[in-house]
Amino acid sequence: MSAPIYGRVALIGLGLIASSMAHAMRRANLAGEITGHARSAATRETAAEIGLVDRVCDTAAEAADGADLVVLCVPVGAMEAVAREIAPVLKPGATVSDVGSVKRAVIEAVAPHIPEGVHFIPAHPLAGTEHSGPRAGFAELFDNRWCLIVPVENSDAAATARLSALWEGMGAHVDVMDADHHDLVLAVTSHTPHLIAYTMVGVADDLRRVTDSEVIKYSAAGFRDFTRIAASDPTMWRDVFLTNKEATLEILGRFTEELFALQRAIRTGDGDHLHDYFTRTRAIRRGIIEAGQDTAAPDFGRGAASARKEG
Ligand SMILES: NC(=O)c1ccc[n+]([C@@H]2O[C@H](COP(=O)([O-])OP(=O)(O)OC[C@H]3O[C@@H](n4cnc5c(N)ncnc54)[C@H](O)[C@@H]3O)[C@@H](O)[C@H]2O)c1
Ligand SMILES: O=C(O)C(=O)C[C@]1(C(=O)O)C=C[C@@H](O)C=C1
Repeated sequence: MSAPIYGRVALIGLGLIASSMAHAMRRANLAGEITGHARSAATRETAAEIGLVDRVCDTAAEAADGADLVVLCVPVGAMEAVAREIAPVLKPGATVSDVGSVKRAVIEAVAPHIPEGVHFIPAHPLAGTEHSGPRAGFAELFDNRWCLIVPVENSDAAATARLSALWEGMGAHVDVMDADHHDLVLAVTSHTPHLIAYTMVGVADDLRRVTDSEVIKYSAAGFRDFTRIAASDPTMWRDVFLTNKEATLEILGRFTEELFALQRAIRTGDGDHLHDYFTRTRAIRRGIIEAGQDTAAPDFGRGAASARKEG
């Protein structure tokens, strides 16, 4: 087995993404030592109990002290507080990265706290499940999924290459993207779809009172997919929408226009409009499959039995 890419890696926040990183790093011997911290004592206890990392620390600063790589794996809204706390202990030459689902807001929140001589290289693995907490992670989460690296101004090429090598070692394909472009793309492919799923499940829940639970009992596959997405962590998604406001509102505006057009077609019996629209969208799905980009996540049931929400 090859030598670790980093001597010591600190994971701040010990939820789905951090725990998957810990498993994936151990699978390929990518870190000499892994330290970890989570805000809640219960999460720290669970992490220690299952041996998730080599050392569970009571504070983020303790975990980050002396680390070669510190990865912020907390909800987007908590990034700034963590960056402020760890700043004084960061060692010169170390890299700070994150896994947040929004990039511009994280850069604005974290970059001002990064001391001179420390590299800040934001990243975002495009992989997840609806489960949270330290028991939810699994080593294969990032296999064949994208990890987007979002370099900031004057990013150090060697430090960026090293972080890319870590993500590749964890099974991901790495691409580089500008922060604003990232936030717009993710508003289309991830953030707005989540909002739609949350809304559809909310509508069904309202209707349940009318239909006496039949909506849940007879829910077809499409709706079940919505319920899986809508079971995702409320804190994480609250922060995503509050910090990727502009792009999400832009995409929601376009979505609403299209929805109204389809609504009118249904009301006026315009079958051609419906048929043409569905033909176009089917071609997009087929294009994704033909391009070999249907990277459906691995077995989502894997963490289901033990996963639980952690604070
Ligand atoms: N879940 C996904 O599908 C997914 C995918 C890619 C990226 N992300 C991003 O990864 C990050 C973590 O998401 P997750 O799914 O692992 O969440 P999670 O809820 O499973 O874990 C979050 C962890 O952060 C800890 N935490 C919260 N506030 C903290 C603070 N102030 N200090 C220290 N610890 C704190 C919690 O105790 C918990 O252990 C988020 O920024 C999210 O946007 C999530
Ligand atoms: O599959 C899921 O459960 C996810 O929601 C994962 C997903 C996505 O939308 O694809 C969610 C948020 C991320 O930041 C990255 C990945």
